[in-house]
Amino acid sequence: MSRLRLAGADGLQPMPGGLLDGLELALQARALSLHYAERRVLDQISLSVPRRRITALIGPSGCGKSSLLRCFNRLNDEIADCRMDGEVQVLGVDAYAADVSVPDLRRRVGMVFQKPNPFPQSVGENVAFGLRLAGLRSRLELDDRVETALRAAGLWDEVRDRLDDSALRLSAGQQQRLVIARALAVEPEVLLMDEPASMLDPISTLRLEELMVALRERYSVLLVTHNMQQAARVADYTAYMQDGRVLEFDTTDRIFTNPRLRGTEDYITGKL
Ligand SMILES: Nc1ncnc2c1ncn2[C@@H]1O[C@H](COP(=O)(O)OP(=O)(O)OP(=O)(O)O)[C@@H](O)[C@H]1O
Repeated sequence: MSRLRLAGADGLQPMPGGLLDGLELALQARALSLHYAERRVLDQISLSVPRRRITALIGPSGCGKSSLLRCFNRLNDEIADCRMDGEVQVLGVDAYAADVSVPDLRRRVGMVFQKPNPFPQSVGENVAFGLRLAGLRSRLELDDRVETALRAAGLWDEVRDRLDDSALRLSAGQQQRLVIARALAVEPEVLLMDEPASMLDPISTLRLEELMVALRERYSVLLVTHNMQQAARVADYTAYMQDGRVLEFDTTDRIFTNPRLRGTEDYITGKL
């Protein structure tokens, strides 16, 4: 097959047949298109994200990665003039069905953004926030859940004596792990991560990558990253997007050693 051909032009599917056979799926998009007012930014996307794996979403700036991520926890609902067509499933359920509770969906599908966004509260209160919102009142249980989440985020040892300090006094890397602890505290099943390490120094980035790999045992992660080394280091699968379409999806190893499409190769080698 010619490497110069683009998916769609010759009926080439983004995903090789059988690639995810036998794996449960965390997220699925089918014929997903998204418009901001009249402008189409996602075009008939098909994507399957397996459970308990890390899937990286890569592609040139503006190709629609964040917009796609936001379809999975309905964050695009908050944007005026944003229209979605097609189907989105989260853990096998239509995320846009009339009877879906959006707050519950967002609890199950946690999100971590590029810029660490702790609340201007104490470290402990940041992690307890979602639990309080869910109605948990017992001090003992709250403390226990806060500690569990901070341990899972690899932050407990650094903040166990600073739980009452302002979260804003933590370093950027610590703040990002705190935000992850806040997401983990409400026991999500999926984590959407939108360039979570792009504002961190190399050591904090490494720690965050180690954390992602550790989280993979329990959570399904969809990670947007511009850092090709990061995708290669942590992701099991990688999807390449361009111009609002997923052009190629494969194991990360295959994408980085022998991509099927010229566009993918040009992007990962920095030619695009
Ligand atoms: N709220 C919005 N209203 C209108 N247009 C938007 C909005 N958010 C994103 N866009 C546009 O949609 C397109 C896709 O943006 P998106 O942020 O999803 O891309 P991206 O691949 O995540 O980009 P980057 O890698 O630079 O973060 C861009 O042209 C962007 O300008």
